[in-house]
Amino acid sequence: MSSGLTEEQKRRIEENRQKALARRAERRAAPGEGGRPASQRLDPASLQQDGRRVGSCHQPPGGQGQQKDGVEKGPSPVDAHPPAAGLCGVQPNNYPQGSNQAGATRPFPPADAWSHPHPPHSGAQHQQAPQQPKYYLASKNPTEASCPRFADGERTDAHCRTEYTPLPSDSMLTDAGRPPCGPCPETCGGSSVSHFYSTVQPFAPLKEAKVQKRDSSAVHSKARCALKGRCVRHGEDRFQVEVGYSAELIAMFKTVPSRSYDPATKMWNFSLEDYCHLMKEVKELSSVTLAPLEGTDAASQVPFSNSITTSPTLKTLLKTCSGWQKPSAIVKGKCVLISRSRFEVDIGYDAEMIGVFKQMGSRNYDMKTRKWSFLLEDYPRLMGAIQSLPSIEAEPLPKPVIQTFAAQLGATTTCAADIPDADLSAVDSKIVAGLMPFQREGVNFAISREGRLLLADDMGLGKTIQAICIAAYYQKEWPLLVVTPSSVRFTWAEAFHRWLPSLSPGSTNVIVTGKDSLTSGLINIVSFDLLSKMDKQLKETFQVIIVDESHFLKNIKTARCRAAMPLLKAAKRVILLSGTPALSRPAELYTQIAAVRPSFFPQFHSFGLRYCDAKKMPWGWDYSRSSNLGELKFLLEESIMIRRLKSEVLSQLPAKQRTVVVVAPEGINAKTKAVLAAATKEMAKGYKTKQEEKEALLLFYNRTAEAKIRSVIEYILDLLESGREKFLVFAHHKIVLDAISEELEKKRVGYIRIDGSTPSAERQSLCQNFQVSEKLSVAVLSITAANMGVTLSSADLVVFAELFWNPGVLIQAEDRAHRIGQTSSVSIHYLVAKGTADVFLWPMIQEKIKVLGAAGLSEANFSETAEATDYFVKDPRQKTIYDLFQKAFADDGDDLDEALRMEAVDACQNPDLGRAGQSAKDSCSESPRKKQRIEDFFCKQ
Ligand SMILES: Nc1ncnc2c1ncn2[C@@H]1O[C@H](COP(=O)(O)OP(=O)(O)OP(=O)(O)O)[C@@H](O)[C@H]1O
Repeated sequence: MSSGLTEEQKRRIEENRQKALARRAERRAAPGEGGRPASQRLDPASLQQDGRRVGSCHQPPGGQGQQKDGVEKGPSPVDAHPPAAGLCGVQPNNYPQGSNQAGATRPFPPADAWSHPHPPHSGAQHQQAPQQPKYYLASKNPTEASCPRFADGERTDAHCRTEYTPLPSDSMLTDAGRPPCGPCPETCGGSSVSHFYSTVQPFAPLKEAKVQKRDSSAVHSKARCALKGRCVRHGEDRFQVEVGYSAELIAMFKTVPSRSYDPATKMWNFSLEDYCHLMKEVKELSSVTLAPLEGTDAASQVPFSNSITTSPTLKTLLKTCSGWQKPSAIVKGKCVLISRSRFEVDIGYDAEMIGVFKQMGSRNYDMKTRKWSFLLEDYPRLMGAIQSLPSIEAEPLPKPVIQTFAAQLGATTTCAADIPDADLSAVDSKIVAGLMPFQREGVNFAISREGRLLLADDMGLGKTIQAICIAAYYQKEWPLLVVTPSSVRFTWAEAFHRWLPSLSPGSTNVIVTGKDSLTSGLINIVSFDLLSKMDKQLKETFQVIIVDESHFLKNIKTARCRAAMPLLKAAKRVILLSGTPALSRPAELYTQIAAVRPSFFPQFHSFGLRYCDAKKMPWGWDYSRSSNLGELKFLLEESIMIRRLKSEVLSQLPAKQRTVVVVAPEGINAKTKAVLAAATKEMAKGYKTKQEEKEALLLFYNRTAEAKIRSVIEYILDLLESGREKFLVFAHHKIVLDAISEELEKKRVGYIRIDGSTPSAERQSLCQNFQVSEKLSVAVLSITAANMGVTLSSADLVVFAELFWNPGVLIQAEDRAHRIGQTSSVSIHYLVAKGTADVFLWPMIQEKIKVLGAAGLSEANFSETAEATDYFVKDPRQKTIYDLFQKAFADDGDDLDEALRMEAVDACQNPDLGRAGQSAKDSCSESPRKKQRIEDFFCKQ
């Protein structure tokens, strides 16, 4: 017996009990009454003045409340509660008598426990006197303290069920062979309650309540029995039903997961989440009408997710995320999001729980996976019901999922589906007009997420232009910080000026040493590694930050990540760019999620448990696996991430996209710089003969190759770290090809190499291997020896580590990837270094490609960014050299021969003549005319 009653309550209970006993005695004495089941007697006189009915009412089956002597006793406060609130009922008859196991308990009885004289086994049984042994609750009554409560205040009655003793045979059966009517828990005096339970029907209450409804309607005419009541608000998120007694109403109440009975006021109250459902049920009852809550109308019929008044609050929903573990649980499982609108309950079998599932309108059972799924709008109701099943433990959806899908869960009225078009009128029109449709959608998404997002488009889809546009939308909050791999710092600076022409020339500050100021520009561009060396300046905060290749931050233990995270968390706008968000390795995604939404998973461990299949090992936790990946993807896509694959937007992409990558000048050492500067100066003076000119240019070209090696390798390694799985690298000089090969070997990256020394017979098998093998990531190719006759379409990225003055050769080389079999748009990156021969070659190449394009001979023009390199010819001295290059090579009738000759020169200049010399000779094998020329050339040397 609960000890929490006041004296007044006890007194009233006793008073009611006495009244009930008296009325019962009267009825028994009255002729013609005794044989009718109490459930069929509705005596208006038994209604109290306040409208509540006292006295006869449906009796819980089994003669609950009977003492051994067969005399009803007054209702205990516990009895007056709905059983789930701590009532100690009997166990179902298929459990051993007195069993205390959790699985044998029920959080609340089926409706019939109160309203129907039979246990709700089957329709047939309803017509018969119960065959099962009947139990009643013996003297041991649990105290409040002995009954642990769920978060919602209900007690886990597993602890409350104690000793049960069979009822004295038939002592309490009515003449109809049914147990006699017992006390109404609301108003009547009565004895402590014991219940019959269905052995199977878990959430049978609703169904049974309907059986009850039909029975009732057969007996009562609506006009005679209609009981009027109303719903009133009860606290922040509950409502109370003020109504007199109706057995069928009580039966239905007991099917509502959030029900609570207040013995003091003798009223039932419920969560607003259940309001619609309850009103719907009431509408079906013939004998009761309820006035709706103030502020609603028949709105009660509207599902709660569409109704403001009845929506579950986000707070209520979030409550389900904590305190869900049940020590008594036997069947354990979890809820998992399986689409934007549905969730699945991944759990073992329990009949009662299946009954609950079957009450959900949106239920769906997947025969293959043997899992049940539901619409998110059913989540609150389902979780409420599951929470009241003590033997079932279902891990709820995580908080971030609840927060993100609040609209679908019915906790907000805002529609999350459509992303509005952002107002970009304040942004440079050049960039706005230049956005492809899917890029515009990316910008809209970013702005709808208030500038905090992970832009995870496939590689080459133009994340740069989108990021610049998003950042420009927040230009008032600049200075801007851009964190990038060091090899593309200057490319970023170029892109800003190209796309935002309104920027003044000095607005970009590319940081090249740890001593540079991090904040001196309007746009500050820094590499990951330099950022981590600028600890003192890291106290500066930026409101807007772009992080290119943000997966570089995947490891929280690295210096770069430790340096960047506080800045990102403090910033107002965080634009992360990654073409390879490690969705299959969730642990690697954590830092990026935390950077964009620190509140989602404040602790890595909870993220690890849910998405990394975290396992405790002898040495600590292992987070290297993955779990619930689908949910993670839906969560990220709904909240912070936008990702489009190339295949999805292919129709908007050109067949080829050429990009110029300005490689870092500090990659060139001081000595080489000086040599190059001297050569430039010398060439600007001019030469007497064409031959002299060409030789000087070739030497310059050769020095350029040496100068670029370091930056080229850095760029290739960055590409690999960014997740590029397959690409081609073209170079001309042997030293460059060798340096790349050595680095790939050092890093154990699978590659093939085709240069002039590769026998023709071997080329084919090398190409075939590259096409099919996932282990071969890079094809290292000589511009002159591998620009034709090979197919390498399994790659969709071509990198030119060096330039070549004949654009026809370059286009042919590009087409190793861009050919039949290619299903994607091909990205082509030209690496260009300032202060080298590139400065002269590049404008020339660009111009020629434009001409080819105009003539329909080249499928693609250079992108806007590529054109941004016009500045290369601003120096009049440079112009002279540029003209020199044009004169020397552009007018040459046979550029390829020239290239071969240069390769031979290259071979001669290197002590290891083997490859290059061989290269030239091999090339000759394809053309007798060329062979002759090269042999002539070698002979001349
Ligand atoms: N709207 C556009 N108009 C013109 N050129 C564009 C546009 N969008 C992208 N490009 C060009 O496409 C090329 C690829 O763009 P970008 O380098 O931004 O791709 P990305 O998504 O960052 O690729 P990665 O992940 O490989 O770095 C660049 O040359 C860029 O200038």
